[in-house]
Amino acid sequence: MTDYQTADFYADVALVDDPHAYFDFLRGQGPVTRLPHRNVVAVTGYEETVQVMLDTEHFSSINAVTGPIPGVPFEVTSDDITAQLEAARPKMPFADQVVTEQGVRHSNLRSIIAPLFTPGRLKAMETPLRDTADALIDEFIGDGRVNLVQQYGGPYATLIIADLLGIPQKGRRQFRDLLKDAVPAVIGATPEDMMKNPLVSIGKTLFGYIAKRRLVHHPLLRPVTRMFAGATGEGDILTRLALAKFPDGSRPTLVDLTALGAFLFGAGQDTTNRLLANAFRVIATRPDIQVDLRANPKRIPAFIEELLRFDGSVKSGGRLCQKTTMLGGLEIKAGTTILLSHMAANRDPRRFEDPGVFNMDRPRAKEHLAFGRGAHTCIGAPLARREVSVSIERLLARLDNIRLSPAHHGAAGQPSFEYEPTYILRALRNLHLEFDPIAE
Ligand code: HEM
Repeated sequence: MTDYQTADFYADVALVDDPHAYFDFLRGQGPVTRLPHRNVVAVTGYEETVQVMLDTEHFSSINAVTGPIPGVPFEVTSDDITAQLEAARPKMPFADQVVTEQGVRHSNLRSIIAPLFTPGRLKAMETPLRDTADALIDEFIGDGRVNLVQQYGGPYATLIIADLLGIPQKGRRQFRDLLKDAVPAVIGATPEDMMKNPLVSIGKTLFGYIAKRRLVHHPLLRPVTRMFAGATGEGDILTRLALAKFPDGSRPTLVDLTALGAFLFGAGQDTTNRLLANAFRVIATRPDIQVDLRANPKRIPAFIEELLRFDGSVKSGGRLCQKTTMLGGLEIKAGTTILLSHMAANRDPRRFEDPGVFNMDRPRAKEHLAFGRGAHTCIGAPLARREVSVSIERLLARLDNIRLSPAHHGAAGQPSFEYEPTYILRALRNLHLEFDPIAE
């Protein structure tokens, strides 16, 4: 039995399988609790979590991905380290991403990817969302079983982001292979581990696509490239990305664009895949819900909102206190890492009655924090909702009597599940299902 009092959230794999119990324990100490390691304060209360997310003056998202690893690269000697932190940004891993940037730089980066998520663009995604689902189901339906994480959710999320960005068909297989076994923010990770990342390879390929499009649209080359119109992806999504400008008319660098494209794979891949796995963990173990959703597909969106609240795929994120302040009655000194837990906030009984109960008819379930809040709210949330919704719809329409594989998850009364050892995600390692194919 893990001693929650002394456990290290960032190193203790024993906390992985049931983070809810650990967060409930922390919340029992108060909505804001100092942890025994790494100068971290955990926030498990709903209101306090919202407060941190909205307060960009005192809390920086510079460590949103890395949390306290490797920590602030200078000695903290004052109650306001805002300027020092900004100066240290180039030395901090992952501090140059849209989710970790702040102020004008953040809104500039966000403005470049915003056109990918307009209602019109999402509408155009409906056909690929459905066709990709059906094509992947075709690959395993004849077997009567599937490992949903590896054979469906993983490739589905990759292929949809590839579609979103307009990646040429021939590049998609490579992306699918690269992301196959990637797990972000592994527990016990060293700073060096943080730098090894499949997104680097994805970035290199994206760099090539975007650089080529910038080049062929360069004013000096236009007369030549016009002769080859069509061969250069005229008007495609990558071209629009390559030529996009910041709101003030200046142009992002190629590195900015590449990092943004690669980040979409990082942010939208495992989050979506593992949410879908959490969804089917519920569907496979609650026949009443399975029957209800199959008969009433219109209830799938309500199911998804309650799932996001009850067992979303993001477990935690980081913030760094850059100006000493008060939070939940505790003084938080500049330099302190905040363990921000979307998952814990979503089970705060002060906000959600009987939070450990899955209730599709819960009023205001949509107020969960699974997609964050404030400046860094998930820009991909509408797409993620559609990905999961279309997937559930198609899987239920084509697979009957979906159940856990006893060979992998044990007896139905007491199933067991393994989770990836990451501190960021609630990530089922595998979800082995059996089913009866429905003849169409
Ligand atoms: C179920 C799926 C998803 C979940 C649970 C999720 C969750 C989140 C959360 C909690 C944040 C805020 C992080 C913070 O404040 O530190 C975030 C940000 C972000 N997400 Fe998602 N996400 C999902 C899917 C996606 C998808 C499909 C995409 C794009 C293809 C995406 C792109 C982003 C981006 C770009 C940001 C950074 C926004 C910013 O900093 O302005 N996400 N996501």
